[in-house]
Amino acid sequence: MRHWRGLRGRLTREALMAQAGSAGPEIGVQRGRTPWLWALAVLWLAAAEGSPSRRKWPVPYKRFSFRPEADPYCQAKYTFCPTGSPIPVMKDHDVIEVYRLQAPVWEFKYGGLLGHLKIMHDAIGFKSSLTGKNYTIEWYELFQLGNCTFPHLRPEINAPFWCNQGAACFFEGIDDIHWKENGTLVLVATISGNMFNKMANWVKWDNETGIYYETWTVQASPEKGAQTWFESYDCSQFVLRTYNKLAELGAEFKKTETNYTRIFLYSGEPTCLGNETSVFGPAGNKTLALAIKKFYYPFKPYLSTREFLFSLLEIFDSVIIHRQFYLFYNFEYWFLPMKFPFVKITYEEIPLPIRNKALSGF
Ligand SMILES: CCCCCCCCCCCCCC(=O)OC[C@@H](O)COP(=O)(O)OC[C@@H](O)CO
Repeated sequence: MRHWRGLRGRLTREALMAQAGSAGPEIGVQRGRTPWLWALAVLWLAAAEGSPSRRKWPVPYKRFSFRPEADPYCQAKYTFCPTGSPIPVMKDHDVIEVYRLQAPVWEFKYGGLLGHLKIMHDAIGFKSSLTGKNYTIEWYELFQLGNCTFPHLRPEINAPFWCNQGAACFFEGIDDIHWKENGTLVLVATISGNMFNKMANWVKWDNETGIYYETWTVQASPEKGAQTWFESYDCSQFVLRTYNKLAELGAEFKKTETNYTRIFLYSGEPTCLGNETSVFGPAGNKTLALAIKKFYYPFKPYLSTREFLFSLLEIFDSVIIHRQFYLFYNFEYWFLPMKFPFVKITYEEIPLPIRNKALSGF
C-alpha cells in the first residue's frame, strides 16, 4: 500500500480527484487498479518537483458582508450568550481597566478537568472607573465545539451540513469566581473611554463579518517557524485580535505572560477540493464527495460506547494509517496529507502586543 507521502511536491485538486475517480474513496492510497494514472501523477509531480506553490499561506480567513441567520436545524445544547447586552458608550475621559480572563473549557460542566489538559477558554473583562460597572466579552460557538469541528451527515442533504457559527458575546459583570477558581483574571491594560468606544465599533464590524468558528490550526510541522497552512478562529483568536486593536489605538499592555490553547493538525501542503456546490453538486465528483462523507462519518456525535470505540479505530485508520484529513475552511473542503505527529494540543505564549506610540492619546 503506497501513500502520496512517498512523493514530494504538491498534488493538484485534479490529481487527487482523478485518483479518487478511479481508485474509489480511499484517495491517496494505491490499490493496484490504476497504474497508468499513478504513472501520470508521478510524471506530473516530477515535472512539478520543486516548483514553489503559487498559493499564499496561510489561507486568509474569509470575512462576509453580513452574518446570516443560523439555520433552525442547528440546535444549541446551551443557550448562546444568555445574558448578552449591547456594548455601552463610555465617556471619552473614563478610565477603563482591561482584564485577561481565562478558564477551562466547559468549566461550568466539568470544573477544572480540561484545565489539567490546558484546554482553556479566553475572554476579556472591562471595569469603568466612572460608573464602577464591569463587563465581559467573549467569542465562542453558537452550537458548541463539536458542531464547529465536524459536520452533520443528513440523509436528505447530499453535502455535509455545518452548524459552525461563532460570535462575540458582551454582557454586564465579571464572574470572578469562574475565572479565578481554575484560571486567570489579571489586569493587562488601562484605556480611556474613547479607546473603548473605538474598540467597541471595531468589535461590531469584526462580529458581523467573521461568522464561523475554526477549531484547527494546521501547520507543516511542530517546529518553530514551520509553514502555517490555516489559522484557527476561536475564542483565543478573538482575544488576540481585540488586544491588537487596543494596541493599535494606543493602549499600553503590562508585561505579563499570556498562554493560549491551540489544537494543531500537521500536514503537507493542503489541496483545495472545492466548495459545497462544486464537490457535492450535480457536476461534482461523486467519489470524492463519498470519500469526504466517509471521512466525517465516524466523528458524528452521540454514539454508543461500542460505536464510539469502533469510530476511534476508523479515525485512526483514516488520519494515521492513511494520513488523510478533510478540513472545512472558508466554506471550502481541503485535503490535508497528514504527517507525524498528526494532532497536538499546545498551551503556548503569544505575547501581548506593543503599543502604537503614534496614537497613544491616553
Ligand atoms: C470535537 C472536539 C475536537 C477536539 C477539540 C479539543 C479541544 C480544542 C480546544 C480549542 C480551544 C477552545 C477555546 C474556545 O474557543 O473556547 C470556546 C468555547 O469552546 C468555550 O466553551 P465554554 O462553555 O467553556 O465557554 C463558553 C461559555 O459557556 C462561557 O460563558
